[in-house]
Amino acid sequence: MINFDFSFVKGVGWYPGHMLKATRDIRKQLKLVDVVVILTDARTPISSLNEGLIKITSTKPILIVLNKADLAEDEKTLEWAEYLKSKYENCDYVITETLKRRGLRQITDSARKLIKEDRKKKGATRPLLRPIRLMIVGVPNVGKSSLINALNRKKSTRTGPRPGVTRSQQWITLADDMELLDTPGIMPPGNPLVECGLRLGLINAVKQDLIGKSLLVTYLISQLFKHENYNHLKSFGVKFPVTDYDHILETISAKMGYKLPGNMPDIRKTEEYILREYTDGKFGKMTLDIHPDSQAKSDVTILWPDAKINMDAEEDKES
Ligand SMILES: Nc1nc2c(ncn2[C@@H]2O[C@H](COP(=O)(O)OP(=O)(O)OP(=O)(O)O)[C@@H](O)[C@H]2O)c(=O)[nH]1
Repeated sequence: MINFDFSFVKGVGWYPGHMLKATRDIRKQLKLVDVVVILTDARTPISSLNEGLIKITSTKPILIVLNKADLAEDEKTLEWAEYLKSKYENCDYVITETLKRRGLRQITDSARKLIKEDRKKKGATRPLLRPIRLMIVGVPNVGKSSLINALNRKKSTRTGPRPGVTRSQQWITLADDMELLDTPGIMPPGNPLVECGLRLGLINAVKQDLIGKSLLVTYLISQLFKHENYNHLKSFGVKFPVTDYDHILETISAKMGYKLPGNMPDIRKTEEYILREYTDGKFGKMTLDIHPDSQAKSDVTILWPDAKINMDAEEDKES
């Protein structure tokens, strides 16, 4: 078997200037909203959660949406959802497959329920006479705009398979009694633990070129091996057991006809193709984050060792 080692990888964080501005805008808009809807990718429920956003919005009820559940293992998604619900106060979850329009109704139902409970807790006696307001937040590419488009049949929000498509906040009126605020994807500042960063690269939350596509393909293949998920590789003619990593890429390149002059395999094109296949779900359902019960608690919670310091520093500057 191949031995995979990623300990040499350094600095996989991504926090461009517009994310700092977007974080400040979220703080400013917070007083206008009733529920914060935090999207995460069901394949990486904790790695793509951005707990810093939960922290800065913690005065509001939180609805965690585990989206892209079509790409994750169902049982693990449910376990993660229950874990996250128990971790935060005033919190509920919904599991969605936005492109298949699954789970959408539960979002509006759960949001209304959270608002009702929150108002009751705060002693509100009169009914809310304005539309309820939901703020949609999350790291890039988890499907915020797709979700809004799915909820809003007018389809006015731009989407794309690259991170960072949404650059500014926008309010969208859904029905008479509901308004949504779309926000740009925001990463925690600083650098995550290496595996967390690689997972974020694989799900396209971090620009893949920043991490390196070769590295991401190696990480993907290490995960396929770990999950004994061999079917798609076998469909290209990869022979198991594999002892040579190059055999995998060369076999796929030959199958796809990706050649350089001199009949050499075009590895770069092959790697890009493998990442596209992953994005398109061709490797099947695979949850990348390890369930919290099967690892040390610190490994789950401290994915961004220096993010807390940075978030606090930002708060200090603003106060
Ligand atoms: N398989 C799958 N793909 C999805 C799902 N929801 C969204 N996508 C895809 O994920 C990609 C990113 O979706 P967006 O809606 O642009 O994500 P975003 O969070 O708004 O991205 P930013 O603008 O970068 O913050 C698009 O290619 C969508 O088609 C889903 O439930 N399942």
